[in-house]
Parts: sequence; structure tokens; C-alpha cells
Amino acid sequence: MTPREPRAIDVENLTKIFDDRKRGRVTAVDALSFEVPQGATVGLLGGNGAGKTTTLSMLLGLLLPTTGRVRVLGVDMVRDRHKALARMNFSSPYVDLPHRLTVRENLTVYAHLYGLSRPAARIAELARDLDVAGLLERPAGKLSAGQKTRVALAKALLNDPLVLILDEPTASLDPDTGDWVRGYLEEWRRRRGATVFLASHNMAEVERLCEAVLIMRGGRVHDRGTPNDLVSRYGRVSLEEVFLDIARAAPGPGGSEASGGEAAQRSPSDR
Ligand SMILES: Nc1ncnc2c1ncn2[C@@H]1O[C@H](COP(=O)(O)OP(=O)(O)OP(=O)(O)O)[C@@H](O)[C@H]1O
Repeated sequence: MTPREPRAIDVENLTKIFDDRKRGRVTAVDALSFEVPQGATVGLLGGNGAGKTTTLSMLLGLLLPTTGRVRVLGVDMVRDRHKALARMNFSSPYVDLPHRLTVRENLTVYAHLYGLSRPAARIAELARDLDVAGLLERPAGKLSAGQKTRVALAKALLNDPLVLILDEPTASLDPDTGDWVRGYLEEWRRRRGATVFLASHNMAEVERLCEAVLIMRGGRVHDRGTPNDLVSRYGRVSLEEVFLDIARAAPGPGGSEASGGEAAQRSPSDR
């Protein structure tokens, strides 16, 4: 990662504090900094509550940061997100499409929102590619979890985004379909030259797809590197074991990551 490479995503000192009625101030994301070069696939790992979804929401401009800066394709997502949104997309199994609309109606609405010139042709192409052609006339609310995941991916690829943000892209898919979808995403990204930023709990998926990984804990980047680099630094055989080491390590004093976060600060060029 050289400083001269154009950055698809550039996050600097990003912090999000929620005012929670029961818990008081909750620092979900704490002075997070990272960048993703154009054309890279980078994974965001972390246990439950580590701050992944909050980070993705700020990347998409859906949540305002408390402090810090987030740029996607050079656009400040707080001030000008409309300038980047047409060139981005997002898929998450946790965000439902309107239930009563059929899959075709849903995809058509989004195709118009993205201003596609030939929506029907693009929908037919993606329906074929993602094997959802047989689902097009079904209400979105009546799909199985795995079918919803594939439809959500079709929605996310409608505008052939330059930056694709994925939350658990293969959740609910059986191993065979999951493997096929990962292959499809790899091929699509290569062809498009797109940047993919994905949060996942599936370590094998991250090892296969991602050239770099950020591991979050307590709202901070606890460590980062290539999957191979992390595996060898921790003296492990898989990313899953690295993840378990980090998840099970005691937090710093006061329960914060202050003393333990950024284990990878040894390499400033890695930022
Ligand atoms: N709207 C909110 N109000 C208050 N606290 C919140 C809110 N959203 C998230 N949090 C808190 O912020 C922290 C980070 O949550 P976040 O959803 O970003 O984690 P995550 O890494 O995506 O977790 P998971 O893997 O379980 O989805 C958690 O402590 C969570 O309870």
C-alpha cells in the first residue's frame, strides 16, 4: 500500500458516540483510521459489538460521525454523500427489502433510483448470474434467508458500483452456494476494478477474498495486515485462530483498548 495509490476509502480519526438511555455514552467507534486503495478487497473483522456495523453505516453516510472524517472516492460522506452514492452500493442480510413488493418490483425501484438506462436488461442479467430468475415474481417477504441474501447482492450490483460495501455477504447461504457467490464476487470485482470492503464473521471467506484485514475490538483497530501476515505473526495456522486469540485476550486497563489497540502500529506504512 503506497501513499501515492488513489484511495477508494479514507477514514481518519473516526469516532461515534451514542447517547444510550440505559448505558449512557457508548463509544461504538473510537478514533478509527484506515484507508482502502482502489481495487482492493479489505475485510473488517471483530466480535459482536466491536463497532463494524457502526463503521459501515458511517462509510455509507447513514450515520453521522461524532468526530473524524470519512471519504469515499474522494467525497466527504458527511458533507457531500450524494456525490458518491451513485458509484457505491451496499448489501446486508440485516436490511430487508420492502416485503410486499416482488423481487422484480424491488430491483426495478432501485434500478430507477440509480438511473440505469436499461433496467430490465440489467435485472435479467443479474437474475441469471445470481440464480434468482425464478424468484423475480415472488414477494420479497416470502423468500428464504439464503434467497434474500442473493437478491440483496443482485440489488447491490445493479449500478456496477466502484465501491461495494458488504455486511456478511454469504450469511445464510449453504456452503456450496456461499462458495459460488464468493467466486462470483471475486470475478465481478476483478472485471469491474471495484473496491470491496466487507464485514464478516466467516474467516475462511475473509482469507479467500481479502488482501488485507482490519480486526476491530472495542471500537478500535486492534490489529491489521494481510491474512498471511496476521497468521504468521500470531504463530497460528488460520485467521480463525488469530481471531480467537484476539477475542479471548484480556482488554486493557479499565476495559478499554487504550493499551492494547493498534497492535500493528509497528508499521506506519501499513496505515
Ligand atoms: N443506536 C445505538 N445506540 C446505542 N448504542 C449502540 C447503537 N448502535 C450500536 N450501539 C453500540 O455500539 C457498539 C458497537 O455496535 P455495532 O453494531 O457497530 O457492532 P458490530 O461489530 O457490528 O457487532 P455485531 O457483530 O454483533 O453485528 C455496541 O456496544 C452496540 O451496543
